[in-house]
Amino acid sequence: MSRGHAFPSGFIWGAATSAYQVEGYPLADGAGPSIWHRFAHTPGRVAGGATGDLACGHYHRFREDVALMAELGLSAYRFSIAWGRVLPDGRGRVNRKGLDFYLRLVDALLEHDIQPMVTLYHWDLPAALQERGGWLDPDSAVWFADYAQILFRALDDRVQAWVTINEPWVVAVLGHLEGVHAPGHRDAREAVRVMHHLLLAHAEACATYGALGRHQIGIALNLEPQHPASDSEADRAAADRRDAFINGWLLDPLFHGRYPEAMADIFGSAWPDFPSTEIDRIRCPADFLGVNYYSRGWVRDDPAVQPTGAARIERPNAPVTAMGWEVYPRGLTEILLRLKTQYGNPPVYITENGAAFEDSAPTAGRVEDPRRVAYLREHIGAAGAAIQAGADLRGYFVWSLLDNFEWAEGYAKRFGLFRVDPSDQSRLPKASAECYKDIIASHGAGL
Ligand SMILES: N=[N+]=NCCCCNC(=O)[C@@H]1[C@H]2[C@H](O)[C@@H](O)[C@H](O)[C@@H](CO)[C@@H]12
Repeated sequence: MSRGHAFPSGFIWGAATSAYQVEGYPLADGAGPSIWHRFAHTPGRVAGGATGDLACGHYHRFREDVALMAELGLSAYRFSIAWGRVLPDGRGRVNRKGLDFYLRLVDALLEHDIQPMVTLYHWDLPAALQERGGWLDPDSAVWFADYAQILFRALDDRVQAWVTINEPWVVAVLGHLEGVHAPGHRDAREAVRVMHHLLLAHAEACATYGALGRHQIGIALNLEPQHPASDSEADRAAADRRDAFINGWLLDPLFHGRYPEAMADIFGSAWPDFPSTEIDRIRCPADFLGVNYYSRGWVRDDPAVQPTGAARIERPNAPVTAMGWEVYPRGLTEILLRLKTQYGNPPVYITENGAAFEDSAPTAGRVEDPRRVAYLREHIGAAGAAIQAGADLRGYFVWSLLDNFEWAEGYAKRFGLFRVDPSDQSRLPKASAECYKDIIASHGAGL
């Protein structure tokens, strides 16, 4: 654990959300439907039949939420733009009312001295583009770069940091291999090509930004150390395969201009011989890396688990969150120092870190959430330890500001610093909000 003031002056303290998870009213003011609107409205896809139709009502309550952020003392707020609000058909005609919502949100943030960090894509592809093949279509990189350019031109005078794509791994694997996220496909050949096209889309957006942008651009990856459940050669090899599958599949093309050799072993005939010119393009000069950290993998060899032959299992007696993910703060330090030693110590923001727990019912206008308080303190301390060991960490964003739509889990899993009452979308601070406010005020001293 770090001690004292590990956090440099200028360190960014933020919180994060995404459009489909918090905004609600996904079709308001001329917006076009996304694949998540379609997926959530497909019976059986989301727990309890939940949808993002209301979510947290942030689309109408954003000024109230910006005031909550200012009360916490946030220096930044990470949010995503719903592509379909700006381009209802995904391409072509701009929906001015959709764009205006984000202009108003950014201006409200700046009025409170809160820096916007804007994610261009957080999983809600316009349904019209899915009908053209979605991320499987090689033109998807161009669709994305054209969309990004519209936002760069409209907002780059006020937005200091852009994230191109949030967690390409989840889009490719949960959306196209395991089928538990939109668009619900289960095809290894698709998944590997979707990942490649997402990385090409990131590169095209970075190239577009390089020609006209004045600030920073990066990508946000879910990174997770993989540890063998025993010291057997089989479990060690399984952890290595899962490490390539979760971490190397992204980090190696982005920073080393090559895919891990293990990918061809993992995917076999589904893995194509990607053109080297395209992989060279993926190794683009982004300004920072966003790291979404939640847990580590505890891995056992298991040939029945496709495609890696590696099972992520629960470690006996380990503390876990409501998502079943092990609470393992040291994994954050490990990931940050691995980026230092193996990937050139790039500027890093922790673009997401947080936990869902079964919060107690509100009492006297507040929710007591001691486990989330402990989780945040331990993980911010782990981030401080990485800084003291030389990691170039620039900021930390809690996932999430608000309890929100947790994808296929619906609203049952609550990650917020503020509880959102499902009956009226009212916000209520949790003890973790007060804790984070104190951490920000003391600049992380003592963690
Ligand atoms: N095998 N395996 N590993 C699981 C890897 C999936 C990790 N999930 C995430 O990182 C998502 C990220 C997302 O940005 C946000 O929109 C989600 O609300 C949070 C909470 O779920 C996290």
